[in-house]
Amino acid sequence: MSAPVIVPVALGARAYDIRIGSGLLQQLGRDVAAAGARTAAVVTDENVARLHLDTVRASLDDAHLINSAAVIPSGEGSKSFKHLEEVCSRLLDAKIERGDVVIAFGGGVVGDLAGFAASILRRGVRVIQVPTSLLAQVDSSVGGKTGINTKAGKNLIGAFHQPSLVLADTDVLDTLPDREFRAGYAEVVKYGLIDDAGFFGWLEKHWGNVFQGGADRTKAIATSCASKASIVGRDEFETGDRALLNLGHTFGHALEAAVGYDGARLVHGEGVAIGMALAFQFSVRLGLAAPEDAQRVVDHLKAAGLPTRIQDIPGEVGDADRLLDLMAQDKKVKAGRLTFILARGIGRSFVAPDVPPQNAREFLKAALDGSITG
Ligand SMILES: O=C(O)C(=O)C[C@@H](O)[C@H](O)[C@H](O)COP(=O)(O)O
Ligand SMILES: [Zn+2]
Repeated sequence: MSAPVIVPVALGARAYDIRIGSGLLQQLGRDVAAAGARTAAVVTDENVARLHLDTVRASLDDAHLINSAAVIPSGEGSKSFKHLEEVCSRLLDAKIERGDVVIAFGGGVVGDLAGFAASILRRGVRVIQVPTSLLAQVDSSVGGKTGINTKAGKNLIGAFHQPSLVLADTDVLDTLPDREFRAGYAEVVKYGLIDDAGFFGWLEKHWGNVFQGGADRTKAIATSCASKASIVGRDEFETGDRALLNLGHTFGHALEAAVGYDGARLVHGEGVAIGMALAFQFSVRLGLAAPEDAQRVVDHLKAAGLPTRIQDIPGEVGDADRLLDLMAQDKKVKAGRLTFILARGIGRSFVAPDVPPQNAREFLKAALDGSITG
């Protein structure tokens, strides 16, 4: 077993490490004990529990930690008030004190829900993120965004609550269903599109190896985490640059809400893939980016088996006005005006707070009637 790659997140008093490598689940108990906790509560979902909970609890037992587990149903539907209440009750039953830790052991849904529960339990207890999906390893476990969804929109109730450690065990990715791995890959591509054209070019050549596993997969995860750590390190609370991490999400979140968070139709990473294709095509329409760049984005996402068009979502999602209504709840809205993340090219994304709503409506109409190709 080789030493893990360590990516620091430089946040002063809230600084922490992201450890990426093989065999980290087996060492979790040691890390929790080193953090000075006596008791640990694992929050996980049914799929992860079936495959890996025994390993994690054995590791906590070996380190003589009192431990318990709360298992929630898998899927975006668990990011709800109902499951938040349930998880908080379980943490209170387990008598988690302020010096103890919550272990968010799962994909993005578990990380966001357990992180949010930890942020409000006794006004804040530590959370260790142990992400088990590609999406969670490269994105949602890092940076402290936690929360739940409501009918009005995605992640509208939540808090910033940084983890005290992130342990990304790359072994667990081998048990991920293909569709989930692909969805996580959309967030990997995002980092190239934001500000690293070299990384995007590397992904175009090596994405097959990233899917297969091994050194290129670890490199892609570490590069993604380093990119996220750098952005979060300079704008923890999203007052500026951090909004870049929302590339593809203005459209993507509206689409997820439009299908009622039905993971059978659309999972988060797929929404982000369609959203990034739309963000580039919108940038072309606004005269900001070259059509060849938008085409490269679409081609790469398609090659990796990701959807790139609203029409790729099974069933109805509604018209342009419905999607714009959903976008009006986006957290980037300022004084009622939508903010988009647009691009001047691959690796040249920027925050655009001043896009006229009429342009967005016309673009969405064109996207929905199929007159945007690629
Ligand atoms: O960490 C961030 O900042 C992100 O925007 C990362 C996103 O990929 C992630 O989906 C995040 O949860 C979206 O945040 P939101 O504030 O737009 O709900
Ligand atoms: Zn995302």
